[in-house]
Amino acid sequence: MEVMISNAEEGSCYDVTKEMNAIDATKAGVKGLVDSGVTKIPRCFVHPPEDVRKSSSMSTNINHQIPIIDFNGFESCRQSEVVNEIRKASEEWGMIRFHEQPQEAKAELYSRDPKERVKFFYGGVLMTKEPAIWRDTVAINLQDGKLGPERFPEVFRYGKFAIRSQTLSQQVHFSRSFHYMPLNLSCREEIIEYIKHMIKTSKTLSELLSEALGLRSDYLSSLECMETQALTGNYYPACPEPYLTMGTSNHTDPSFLTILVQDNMGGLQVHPQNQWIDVPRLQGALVVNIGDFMQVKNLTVSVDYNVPLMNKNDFDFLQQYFQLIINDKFRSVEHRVLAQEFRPRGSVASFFFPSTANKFKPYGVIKELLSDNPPTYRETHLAELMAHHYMEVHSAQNTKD
Ligand SMILES: O=C(O)CCC(=O)C(=O)O
Ligand SMILES: [Fe+2]
Repeated sequence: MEVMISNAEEGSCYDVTKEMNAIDATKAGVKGLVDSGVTKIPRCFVHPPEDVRKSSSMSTNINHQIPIIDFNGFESCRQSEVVNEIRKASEEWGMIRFHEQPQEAKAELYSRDPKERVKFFYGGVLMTKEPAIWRDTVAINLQDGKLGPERFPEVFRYGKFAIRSQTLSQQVHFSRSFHYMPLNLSCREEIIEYIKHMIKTSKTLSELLSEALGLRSDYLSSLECMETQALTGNYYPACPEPYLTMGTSNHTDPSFLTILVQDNMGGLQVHPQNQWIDVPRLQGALVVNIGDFMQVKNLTVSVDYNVPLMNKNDFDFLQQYFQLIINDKFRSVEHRVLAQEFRPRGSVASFFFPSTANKFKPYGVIKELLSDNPPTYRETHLAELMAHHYMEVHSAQNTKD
């Protein structure tokens, strides 16, 4: 790969944008860097030491235990099988394999365009004031209507390709363009299956959450909080200097709910009470994150690495929308992923969002929740929130300029 990358020790004329763009231009992501044999990570990936510090705990303190819900027996004894199917599908059908196929196959999807509904990119959202993360992502946005199966990424695998009857020049052409063979195109159907499973699981969770809020079990689903979905397949290549960077920086999810399937590498940590603790790797388990529907964030710092899935305005707007509904009742947990030295790690995250179709539907705080907390928000509709938000973003930008 033809990228001149500086490393952390290099001198003062360092240009982070140039370096980030150079890696972007390879369309090969972090995995491309690793495959090219880097032994030092480029400087744009270097995070402040206080952010990287690997504090982890297997604390037995009850306050630090991560709740594990056993779905066995809930609804039907099929639940645990379903979870295993989901897990298997995410490993086998290709969100993770996508990243392990030849670079040429991935490069076609390489993009940072917010309008692109299926795309592959490295490092999270690249912002020069924040370091890149040691991660490649393939993202599928299902928010703006259905995507035909042809839009889903194909996953190719290497296959020996014997070319017999071509001339030499044709052979050269073939070996350049098709040195891998599509052996597994069925993954598109499997993605659709996977999404169906996720929707079903999200419905079950929505019922449980409604009940946890003391509401009827169909309450949240009646608000259409989880109508649409975005999927990301994350790939964390083994990192030569894991103590300098992060797989995923500290964040809360900009969703209503996130369902995560992780492989058995570990590295996911949560920060419930002043301490980072490891999320245990449990066979057949899904990790469920409550999204940002309760934290008031400063507009200028609320940009998350998931933003390529939507533009910043929509993202901020959705955050306000969530707060509106739940009236600051639940806490979304901060989490992060540590970079790993020896083996790559894979995860698939499904983010659930409300439908943006109901732009003028009036929304307010759920009345049943008002007894505990006074209302923090008056009733409004999505279009109004959006307009308000645009004004705030623009004034924030003007102040910066
Ligand atoms: O890869 C993981 O385990 C977590 C990823 C994550 O937090 C996210 O995509 O929001
Ligand atoms: Fe997350």
